[in-house]
Amino acid sequence: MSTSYLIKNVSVLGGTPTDLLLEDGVIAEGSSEEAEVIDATGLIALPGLVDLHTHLREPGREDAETVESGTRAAALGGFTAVHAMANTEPVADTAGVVEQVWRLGREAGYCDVFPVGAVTVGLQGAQLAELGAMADSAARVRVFSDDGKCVHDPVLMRRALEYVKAFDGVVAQHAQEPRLTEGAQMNEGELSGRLGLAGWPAVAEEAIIARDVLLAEHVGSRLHVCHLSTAGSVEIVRWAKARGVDVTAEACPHHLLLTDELAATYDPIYKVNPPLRSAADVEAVKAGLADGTIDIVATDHAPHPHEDKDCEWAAAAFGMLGLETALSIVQQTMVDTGLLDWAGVAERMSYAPARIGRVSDQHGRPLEVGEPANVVLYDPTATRTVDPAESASLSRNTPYRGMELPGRVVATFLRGKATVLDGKLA
Ligand SMILES: NC(=O)N[C@@H](CC(=O)O)C(=O)O
Ligand SMILES: [Zn+2]
Ligand SMILES: [Zn+2]
Repeated sequence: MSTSYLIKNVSVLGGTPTDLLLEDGVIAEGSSEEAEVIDATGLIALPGLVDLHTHLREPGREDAETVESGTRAAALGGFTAVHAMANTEPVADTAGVVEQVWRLGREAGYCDVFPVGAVTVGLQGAQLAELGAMADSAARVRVFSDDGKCVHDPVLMRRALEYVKAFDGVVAQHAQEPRLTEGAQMNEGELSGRLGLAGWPAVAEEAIIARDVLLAEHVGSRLHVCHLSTAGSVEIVRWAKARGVDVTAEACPHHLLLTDELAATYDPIYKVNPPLRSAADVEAVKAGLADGTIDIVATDHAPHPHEDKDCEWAAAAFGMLGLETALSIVQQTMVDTGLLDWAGVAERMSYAPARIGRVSDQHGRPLEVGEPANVVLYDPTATRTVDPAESASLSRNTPYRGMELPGRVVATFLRGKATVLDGKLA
């Protein structure tokens, strides 16, 4: 028989303290003699977090991350489900590869892994991948993305949007106009000129989002915008939603906190796609996340081994770790600032990503009797100093190293089984 847990005096979504019994994989009624008691006084219970945008790197770059190491990091960050991006080697563009990733997730057992399928064969942007075969596979793919690359060809984008309607899928676009970002290294602005780094202009993101919301409207399909990073992008999504377009958008923790000023260090730890933007963009993204224009927070956890990061800026890879720090950054930027309450965090980091990824039969459920026991216990009063060496990831590229962050994930439960206890892997 599996262990059951009686979580005492826990504040569900920041509300009045109560007890939660986790038994047989679900949230159960009443109390139990056999249950292991956890004193959760001062702790908040949130539904297990769901990440719609994670890079697990397996197959192909197991030096950077594996499904096992990445899902360990996810569990430590409070996640019970992650969507694994398709830019692996080989690319996740067939039923075979997505089933492999899905199976590796099941075997590791730290959190559910839902593979994202590539939109185009090999992420080459030339030919649609076998979207239907991936949707019908054991992995039941519903999210399709060429993330890392933009689906640039409007005809292919239109076809993908039309195709995924058959199985209620969504196309998650990495919005980057390739010609406007050739050789781009950082946010285009006064600073990029001063630093002598090629600029990545806001319009390169905004032009694709504007095109895609119009395409989604035209074909009556569902569009998701990955890692939105500019004030203009927030305005376009706000406009599209007001028009009734079926569009959702995500923001990453680093775009809620860090600005392009950090590029002045020339430390590639701050090199990411889309780039860190201006302070005004950060404020607009936070406001958009607060008012619901931006639906979710997604980590874009992008592990890279040190040889791809410990080099000069222009040669370094784009991307930063995110799974183990996401909830702390959201607390610091959104909760401690009064922009969101804990119910708002649950919506943006669990309920809404589960709905967008079409996994809300199992994830992103309210913490009520009878629901799957996917739960995270979080101490918002704790603080910790980020030490990359302590990460469960195989990579070390966190931009928060040495920073003191609020909050600590104390425990994570996946279907009632502890994956994290006392802040450590169970
Ligand atoms: N975000 C990044 O800077 N890098 C991602 C790709 C991506 O999300 O576009 C990666 O795969 O490393
Ligand atoms: Zn991307
Ligand atoms: Zn990504």
